[in-house]
Amino acid sequence: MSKLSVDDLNPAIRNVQYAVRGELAIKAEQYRVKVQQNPTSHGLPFNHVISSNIGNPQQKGLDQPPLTFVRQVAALMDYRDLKNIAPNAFPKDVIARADELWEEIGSIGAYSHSQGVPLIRRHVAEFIQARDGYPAYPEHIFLTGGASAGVSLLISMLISDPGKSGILIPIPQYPLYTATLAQFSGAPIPYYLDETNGWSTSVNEIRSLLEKTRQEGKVQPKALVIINPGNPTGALIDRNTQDEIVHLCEQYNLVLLADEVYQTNLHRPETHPFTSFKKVVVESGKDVALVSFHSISKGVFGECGRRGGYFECTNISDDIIAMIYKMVSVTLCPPLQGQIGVDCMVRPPKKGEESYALWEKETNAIHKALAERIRHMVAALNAVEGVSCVDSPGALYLYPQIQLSDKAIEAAKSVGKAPDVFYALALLDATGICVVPGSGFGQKEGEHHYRLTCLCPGVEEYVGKLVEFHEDFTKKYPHV
Ligand SMILES: Cc1ncc(COP(=O)(O)O)c(C=O)c1O
Repeated sequence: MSKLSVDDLNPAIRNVQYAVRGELAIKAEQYRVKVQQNPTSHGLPFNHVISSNIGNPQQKGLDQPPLTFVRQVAALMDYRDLKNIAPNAFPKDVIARADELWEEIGSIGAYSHSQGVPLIRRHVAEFIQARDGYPAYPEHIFLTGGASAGVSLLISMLISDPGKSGILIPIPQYPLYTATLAQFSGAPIPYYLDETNGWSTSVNEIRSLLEKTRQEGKVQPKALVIINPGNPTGALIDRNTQDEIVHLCEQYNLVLLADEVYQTNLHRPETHPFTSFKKVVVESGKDVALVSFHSISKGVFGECGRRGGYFECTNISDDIIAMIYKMVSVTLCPPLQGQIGVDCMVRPPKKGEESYALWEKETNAIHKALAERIRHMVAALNAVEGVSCVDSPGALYLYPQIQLSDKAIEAAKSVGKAPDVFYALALLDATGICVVPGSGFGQKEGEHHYRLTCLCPGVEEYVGKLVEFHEDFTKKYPHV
């Protein structure tokens, strides 16, 4: 063994935490292997592990199928000869799409432009323009290997003074943000979302924090992160609040980082539509610097293993765009299949095209299943004493709050665990259901939550187990 030790590494790496793939996920994986290797003699009180911990729609055991159109285009791009070998296997519009992309890209085994294939960026700009009603420019768009790559790059670039450059992040938040800030020694400035008001964003709270930070003079706020629709809350920010957020960013000279990867995961679009921050910034007429992130990982796409996404820069100067370009060129280019996935996302089949009917059927079925599951889960969880769950109009998650007794908290302490981790581990041990404890996303002192996804099939049985477990746990550790 070499003498290389953890102490020899960049100390910032030791501070990085990412609960979504943490202790619970590792234990769940061990259980999965145990059941698989000993199907009749595993000795566990369940026969399968339910992965409710991660927004990974096509994960084995979950039931979101890939969209046929995407896979057909991808297949033709991967293996060009298929077009001749199996000419009847592909609809005409798929062949035309693959031909067009091939004409521009050639073999997907080659590096592309570091900012992403120009034609695909043009299609992204057209998609944004059609969505918002305002122009978008391919030069301001960067294709990425998933939204995470873009978020990480932008955060790393904004930390001009390690330890002192501050970024406002929502709590609860998707831990990419705390992890990236830890990695690049940025200072998180957490603002709390209001659970009593549907996990809403309070601009007054953010303003007070900014004033406090200013008075203390230790940290300089540089950017504000908004996750809309929210992870883990599933909340959607209303238009009025969006306007106020943009105003605040102008007032305090903050870069707005808008994580909009769940923009098409809307469970009640009639009452809770999505409005992009790009649209809000343009309509405000304010010169607020905005970077908006989108991805093929979520929505009806769920192609998260393909690693595709993009970010759009608005009101960002050309010299900064040039710096971003320099940085993305260091890693050469985003994965080509991810870029092709982005093209399919921003240019789905149109009415009248051969693939349209199947596309519509597949996407409607996914939206319907997610909305129905959310409805069922919220109702079942809210019927349990000691559990309250905000109904979520967007994204892929619920974030119920659980009341834990002093006895449960003491029992957790006695084994050196946070109470919500203790609860989630007990849930996994008893039922095989893997959730993520709230401490991985952040919560107010003394509160306990967990996040679960709405991606698991067999929702009645699964939520029934959650409810039964909570009741048993409360009997074991009663409130006095
Ligand atoms: C809010 C949010 N942003 C970004 C990501 C990462 O997305 P990607 O797979 O595109 O990197 C996720 C993944 O769960 C997420 O929930």
